[in-house]
Amino acid sequence: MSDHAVSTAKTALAQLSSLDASDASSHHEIVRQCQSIVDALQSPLLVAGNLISSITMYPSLVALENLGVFQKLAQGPLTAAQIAQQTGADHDLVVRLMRVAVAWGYIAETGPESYIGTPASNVLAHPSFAAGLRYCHLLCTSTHNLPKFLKETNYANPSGHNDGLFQYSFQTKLGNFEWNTAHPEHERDFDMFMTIPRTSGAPWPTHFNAAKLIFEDGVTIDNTAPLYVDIGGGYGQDLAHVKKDLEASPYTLGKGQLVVEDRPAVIDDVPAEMRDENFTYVKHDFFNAQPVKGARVYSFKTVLHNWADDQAVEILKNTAQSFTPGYSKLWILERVVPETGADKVTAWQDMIMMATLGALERTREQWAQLLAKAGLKIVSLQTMPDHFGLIEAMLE
Ligand SMILES: C[S@@+](CC[C@H](N)C(=O)[O-])C[C@H]1O[C@@H](n2cnc3c(N)ncnc32)[C@H](O)[C@@H]1O
Repeated sequence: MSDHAVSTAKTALAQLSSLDASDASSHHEIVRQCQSIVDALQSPLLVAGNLISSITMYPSLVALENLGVFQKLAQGPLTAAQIAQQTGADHDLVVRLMRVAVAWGYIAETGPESYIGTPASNVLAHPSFAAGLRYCHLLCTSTHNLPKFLKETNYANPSGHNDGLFQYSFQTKLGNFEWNTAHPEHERDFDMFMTIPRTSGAPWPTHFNAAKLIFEDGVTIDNTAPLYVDIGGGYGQDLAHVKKDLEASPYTLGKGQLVVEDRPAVIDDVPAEMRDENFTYVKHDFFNAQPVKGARVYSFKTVLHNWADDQAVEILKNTAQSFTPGYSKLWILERVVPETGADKVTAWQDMIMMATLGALERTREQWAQLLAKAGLKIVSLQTMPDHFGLIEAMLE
């Protein structure tokens, strides 16, 4: 091991020992430092080699998901023979696929050809995550073509929804969302995938103290008027968190004050167990004027990162038209890309936005510039340790 590797690991260890492990907000940094110690101690050849061996990891896990292996392991330990017998897959094939899952730490071995689930495989077993695994595997068609597409387009930064890598890869003229609508099984997988909490730690309304932000400044709220509109809100997964937070506050929610808006294909498909009789479900295309006027909060969670600037500005302007000046707020719940040290999830999401939608994750400066183009200004910005942020904006 080189002197440089040892000194890098020692520096990271020293930084690690100065962090307070009992403080939840240090968690992210502790994991980051531990990872940098492992990286420093591994041979560069192994680090580089991991890149090549990773190409078989994802497809092998998808094949195991298709066989229902993670769900089966969530019920208890299994041998390769039992998996083969229960799934109809060839025994030796099962052993080879499981070897990959074990090597990457998704499944554990208790002995030769004997396996138990892990906390990570239990997550993979969850129907929403399994849907995400399948949907993202589909998107690999686009990411696979990335080098070829960038070369053919002279390394221009992809931007725009309708003539990009997704259309090139799937031989379609449809944008990704329209393509989903035309393929109901993928639409359902995508919408289910979105119901996974994609932030670490407490749900974001609790972390950002949503109720306090809504009622701050002693503002008077009419509980017969719309309070919170979640635009592109999917099945209402985030509105459910907001509702829980509001119910814990002294405020008494009026009927119809919580609104979830999305495309018809999504609203029509809201699963019965997620439907909330207190929510108002609105089929709305955000390229048209916002139909709900004068709400306190208009929220976009992981929506604007789906759109390049020109389209995002159009969406914002359509929304801001319905604001009551000095009262209505815009909430953007998205990653705020840091100037340095962006984590893997942020970098991954940015490239997926590029490959699927010709869109991007944005830095604080990029968010400020985007909002200014729509006549809005940032009034507060908080982030979680994983860079997930709440940007509050109001009319200039
Ligand atoms: C990345 S998902 C985010 C869903 C949800 N906000 C969340 O964070 O879980 C983007 C959402 O935008 C919706 N969407 C896309 N195009 C839309 C449009 N033109 N009008 C309204 N909603 C749209 C999608 O259907 C999808 O639910």
